[in-house]
Amino acid sequence: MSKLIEFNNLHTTFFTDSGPVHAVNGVTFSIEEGSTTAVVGESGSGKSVTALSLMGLLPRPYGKIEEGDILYKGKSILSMEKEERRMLRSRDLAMIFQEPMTSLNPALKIGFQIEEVYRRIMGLSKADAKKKAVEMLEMVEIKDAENKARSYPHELSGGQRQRVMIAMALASSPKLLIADEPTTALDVTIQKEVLELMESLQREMGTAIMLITHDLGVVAQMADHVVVMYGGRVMEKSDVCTIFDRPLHPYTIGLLRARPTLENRGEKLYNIPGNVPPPSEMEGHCPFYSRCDKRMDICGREVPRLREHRPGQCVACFLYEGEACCD
Ligand SMILES: Nc1ncnc2c1ncn2[C@@H]1O[C@H](COP(=O)(O)OP(=O)(O)OP(=O)(O)O)[C@@H](O)[C@H]1O
Repeated sequence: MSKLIEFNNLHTTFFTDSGPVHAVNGVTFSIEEGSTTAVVGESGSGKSVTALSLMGLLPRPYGKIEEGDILYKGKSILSMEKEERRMLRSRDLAMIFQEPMTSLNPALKIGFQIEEVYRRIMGLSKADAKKKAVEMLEMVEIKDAENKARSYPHELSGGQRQRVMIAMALASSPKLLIADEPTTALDVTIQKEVLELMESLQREMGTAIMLITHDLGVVAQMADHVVVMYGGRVMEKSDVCTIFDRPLHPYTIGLLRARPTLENRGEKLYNIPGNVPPPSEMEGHCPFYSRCDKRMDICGREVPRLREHRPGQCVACFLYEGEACCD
């Protein structure tokens, strides 16, 4: 399969009043066409900032890509002409969020909002756009789509709003859908329905998905590849089976131990000790140093590089030094 998106040594910084916040520190991974890559890690790992860097949605002027590159089908997005980049981001890349109202305009009927994508981005006439919008609502399994198209977002349930947001995101037939915690706010049954819907649309349309989540159950259900992030760095990456069967990084192992499973049902869940420190306290050494149960002296002095331990499985940890570099 060919690479759709490549993050190459991406560094993204926020220049705040209290100093620079290095949110993403040299992230390298790729997303293959038509596949699902899950990006996992606790809050503050840099998952969303990586996605916002790709989408050009960093807060201006203080959020900046300082180093590295992001490629789309082998071409540098950051070196594209402004108009080409704008078109790429509005037509070929789409993003959905935990809160659908981030994408939906509360003052406009949902049918009209989807029509706008067909008119503005796809260049369809008003009549065709209207027809397509209803078809898209049917595709995301909104019942009585023609009537529902005339509803305002607040007239829909949370699950329906999520479906409308997905409809709007997929209206331009993007090559990549970034889903940032898309189902976290939904109850379990609706969450399952929305994930299944995303999977079936992916199969139909061949869209790649970058799935940002901290829910390893969702990862097991959806992902082909997994990128584990912590402190703005990639700690481990591989295909999904390997992450669950043979995790290497103490952080990945901790995340897996902390998840509810059939085996540990009824037991007190494991917690990775401590909390995620602020980015300023994770510089100059392994970001996981302060919480790691396998830490060695070197981990507090140097930053480990991402190395290929087994074919396709890379890990940034001094326990596995001596392998070839992945980045
Ligand atoms: N607008 C901002 N200004 C300053 N710092 C920011 C901003 N947005 C994010 N950060 C910082 O960047 C780091 C990475 O944040 P990011 O939102 O990418 O984490 P995340 O892994 O997506 O977490 P979550 O699951 O909570 O969304 C955090 O330390 C965060 O405080």
